[in-house]
Amino acid sequence: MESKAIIAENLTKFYGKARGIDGLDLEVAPGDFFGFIGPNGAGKSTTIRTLLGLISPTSGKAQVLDLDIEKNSREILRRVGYLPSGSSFYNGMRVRDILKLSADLRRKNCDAAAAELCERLQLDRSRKVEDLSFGNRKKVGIVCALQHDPELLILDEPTGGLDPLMQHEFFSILQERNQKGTTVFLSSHILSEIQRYCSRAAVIREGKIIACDSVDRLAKTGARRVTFRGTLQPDALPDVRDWTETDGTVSFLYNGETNRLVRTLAGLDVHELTIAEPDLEEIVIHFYQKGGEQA
Ligand SMILES: Nc1ncnc2c1ncn2[C@@H]1O[C@H](COP(=O)(O)OP(=O)(O)OP(=O)(O)O)[C@@H](O)[C@H]1O
Repeated sequence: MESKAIIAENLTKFYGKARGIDGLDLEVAPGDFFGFIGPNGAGKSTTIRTLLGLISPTSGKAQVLDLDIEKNSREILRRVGYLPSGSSFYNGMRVRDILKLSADLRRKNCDAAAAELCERLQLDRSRKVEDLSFGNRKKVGIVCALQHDPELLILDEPTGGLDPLMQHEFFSILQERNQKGTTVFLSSHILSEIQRYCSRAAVIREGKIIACDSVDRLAKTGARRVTFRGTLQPDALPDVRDWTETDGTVSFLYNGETNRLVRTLAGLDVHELTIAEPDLEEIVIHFYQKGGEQA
């Protein structure tokens, strides 16, 4: 069987009666820069924690780096770089001690990589962790995940708390790693960053994967965002979503026949017309989140 960085089949985790994930199928190939998109509570962290063996699945199976998640959790954790969505560290420790502890757990000397990452992310290693801001604590987690140069990075909402400059530097580091062969799997609800950096993505909703494809194909839909100055009744056209009308500007997502749109607009007094491809954010919100069907 072809090797996969991550493969999950019918993976299910219930917390008592509460759904975490429910029958989740997922495949991530080695070398992918993979985005995992979903709204709050969709099951992103549950998926990640189950894949790493930190919590046990209720049913289903999965392998990470060809290792069984239930039998080989320790080996998986040793080989993966994991950034949890919220990190907590022992108070009283300085950043350099935390980084050293994390490296020692993997029996690796990561001093040079840690120094370079801290320099690029502007993280002062002499500071005590409890004195750091939320964003700087996030950077400590990032360096812990990256310093041992793992073959697979699993990053749970990595950019929360980072300012735009730091986000840019962080993604530059990930891109460099990915070009050298590291597989990157990152969860996010910020669609623009997934669209910008990831080559493939899966959309999770209510514990299930509802779409998984290349980002280009996910973002392709027949729908167009139509915007113009003028007036139009919302029911004048079929297949219209996300209708807004403010200050004489009408805007909607149209997924119907082009001829019908043109004929309808031709009968109106229309100014400043634009017909554009919606971005991934609009597509996920309007075509995946509601019914789960793609346009
Ligand atoms: N320890 C727990 N006990 C009970 N229910 C839980 C527990 N952890 C998560 N859940 C539930 O499982 C579902 C999925 O949560 P999860 O944290 O995996 O979502 P998420 O996609 O990571 O969300 P977010 O973007 O808000 O972090 C939610 O309904 C959540 O309430």
